[in-house]
Amino acid sequence: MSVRVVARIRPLLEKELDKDIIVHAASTEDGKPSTLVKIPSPKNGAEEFTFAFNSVYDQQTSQEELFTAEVAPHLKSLFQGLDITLFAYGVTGTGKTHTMRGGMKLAERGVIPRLLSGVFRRSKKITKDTDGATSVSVALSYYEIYNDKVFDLLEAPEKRTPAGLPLREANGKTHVVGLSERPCEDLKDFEKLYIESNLNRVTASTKLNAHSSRSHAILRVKVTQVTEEGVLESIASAIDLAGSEDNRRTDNGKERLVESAAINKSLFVLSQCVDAISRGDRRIPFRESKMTRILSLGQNNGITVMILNLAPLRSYHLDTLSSLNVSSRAKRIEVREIENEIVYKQVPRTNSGNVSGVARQPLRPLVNAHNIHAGAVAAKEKEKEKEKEKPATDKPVKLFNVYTDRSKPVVPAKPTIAMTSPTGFRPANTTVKRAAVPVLKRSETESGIARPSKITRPSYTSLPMPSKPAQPSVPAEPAQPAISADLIEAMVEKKVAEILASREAASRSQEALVQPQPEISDAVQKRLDALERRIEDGRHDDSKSEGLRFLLMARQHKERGEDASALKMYEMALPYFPGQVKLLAKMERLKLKLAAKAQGKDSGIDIGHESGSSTVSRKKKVHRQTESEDCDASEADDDEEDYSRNRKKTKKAKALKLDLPLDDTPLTPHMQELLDIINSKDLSAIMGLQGFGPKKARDLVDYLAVAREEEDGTITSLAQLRAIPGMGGRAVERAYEGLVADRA
Ligand SMILES: Nc1ncnc2c1ncn2[C@@H]1O[C@H](COP(=O)(O)OP(=O)(O)OP(=O)(O)O)[C@@H](O)[C@H]1O
Repeated sequence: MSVRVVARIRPLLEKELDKDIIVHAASTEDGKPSTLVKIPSPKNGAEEFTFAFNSVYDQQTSQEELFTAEVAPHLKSLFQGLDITLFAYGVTGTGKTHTMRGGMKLAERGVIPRLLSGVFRRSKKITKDTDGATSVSVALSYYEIYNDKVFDLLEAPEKRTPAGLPLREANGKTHVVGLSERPCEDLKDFEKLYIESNLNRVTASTKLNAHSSRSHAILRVKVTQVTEEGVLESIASAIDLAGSEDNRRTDNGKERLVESAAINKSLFVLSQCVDAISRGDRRIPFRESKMTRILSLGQNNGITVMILNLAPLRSYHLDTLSSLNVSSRAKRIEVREIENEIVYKQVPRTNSGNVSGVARQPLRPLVNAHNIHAGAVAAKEKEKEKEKEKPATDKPVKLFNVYTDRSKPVVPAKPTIAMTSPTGFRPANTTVKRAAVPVLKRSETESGIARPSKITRPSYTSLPMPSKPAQPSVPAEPAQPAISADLIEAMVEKKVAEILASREAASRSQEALVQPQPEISDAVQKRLDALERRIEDGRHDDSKSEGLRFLLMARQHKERGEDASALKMYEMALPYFPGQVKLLAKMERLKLKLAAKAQGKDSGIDIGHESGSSTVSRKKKVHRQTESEDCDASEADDDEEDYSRNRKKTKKAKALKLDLPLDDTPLTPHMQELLDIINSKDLSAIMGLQGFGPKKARDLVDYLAVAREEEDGTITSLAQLRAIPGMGGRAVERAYEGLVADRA
């Protein structure tokens, strides 16, 4: 199914009543609903352009009419397991926020509050219709992309780190690492949360809109349905994009101009993505902005509705034409209508029954348990506590989080048991393509061999809790599905205390800090980056990846400045990497930092590797150290795919090991090819070179554009290439070796 694109023309605002209207809704035939937008040519007023959409809503269209026609029909699909993406697109001041959020009065409520109202109403109905056999829970995440950085809107702005939250690709989706998620019991709960978090969003007054959104805001509504048989999760995303603006018309000051440049750039990338997809290009520039990476138009599954907001005024003429052009091409984008899979609950499994010997991981509580409103979930917790007291045989112990909506080869469709079950989620629907091979998946899972990592993959929302952190090789015991936030805290405290006690001697030992153990240390950071992908591929060693999860969590906490929790996570990772020097050093630094904090000092502490150095030099040293750590953390944002690809090439090239002559004239065909790739300034091509990650590639392209502007950014020899900052050392040789190895 293609992206559904509808246009909405806003009415004139009070101050615009005397202005000229040039945008009109029209229909193909009298009496039929409008599907056309008509606008005069800017060059010749007598000539008219017509753009066709799935629907067009004129100035009189109410909020309710729009919701009823465009969003309400998809609620059913959401509960059938399809993800839904709704986004408002248009020039600044055309009514995107009005459409998505709307006003406070009931009639003025926009798509988002109505969507939530519909979700809660449907949840209640399902629970009622199934006599409580199906329970539905709703959880929200809300974040903004401001100046191409991602910030959690559910967290107070003071908690923001300047770099924002990193993104990571896993399972064909882009995830925001460290994003919080809050359970939402009812509409009141939602409204409170939504109103509060909208105050965290960056808006400002511009000449074109008194309350202009300076960021793209993304609300993610996760609907989880639980029955006796399994769990079905689906997500509705509602996106209020910031509006493009012509800065010749805005009189924006410096700060607004910077924002505007970021907004316009991301929207420009979006339009390039739309163009590339509609042209059928192989390379879609999704990765050139965070917004397009997250939106992943045409790569996402489910249902996508794009609402094009238009102002009818002549003053918006060129901007309106440009957004009409982009949107009408977006209609051609195909979205795979694939349901998320049901996550089956399993029959309780004993260790002896686990023939494959693969250690199952326990169900984990939410990572953001600290974010959960105690009041809102107290009742639920009580209920869960009661359930825990039931005999183990009453309830399957584990849920297998194996849902995926990745496109897969569709085998001759055979509905799964649960899909046709009376308490199940959805009868077979012939119009919807099934996610592939559910039957096979089930049998794989039952064999205990298939992709165990997916079961408890953190998805950035789950707190890893090893049942036996001190003995990582022992298969984890089945976890109880309900653990209260207090209980988690208590367990964490207990385990940390245990681990701290057992590790005290080692962590204090300076010897341990200086004795190199290279076989693990350098791999940890990169493995951390690669973890998500490898978990999906099922290539990891269970106990190690468990430890890596803790490291990942630790780093997320550390990035947020939550040193105490970061230390806890490192402590929990330690049993998986016994004696790991780098890890021990990190823990030691954190401990010292925390101790200094507790004594009211600042964080300028030496970790004490070297004795006898002056305080000043020690502080400098620590500063450098912190910088290098920050650098590590920022690299987490790099695409793991690039990493693994480069790593593969490194292996290949190592075997090859070529001596690239310093004097590179005349150029060999391979040398020329290398320069051609560099000179193409095509990020994806450059990233294909060995040793070139996204950052390095981008830096190179930027350098060529600026520093070698006069030569048209062209490099003609390897010597010139070597002279570019960042290309020294072995960089050029490695790229060359990789290229030769590839062509060999
Ligand atoms: N359908 C509508 N009915 C009544 N008023 C509307 C409608 N659409 C927009 N408005 C009004 O137009 C003004 C601009 O709308 P809004 O702030 O939603 O624009 P926007 O596209 O989100 O702008 P920006 O991109 O700058 O955030 C607001 O005062 C809003 O109330």
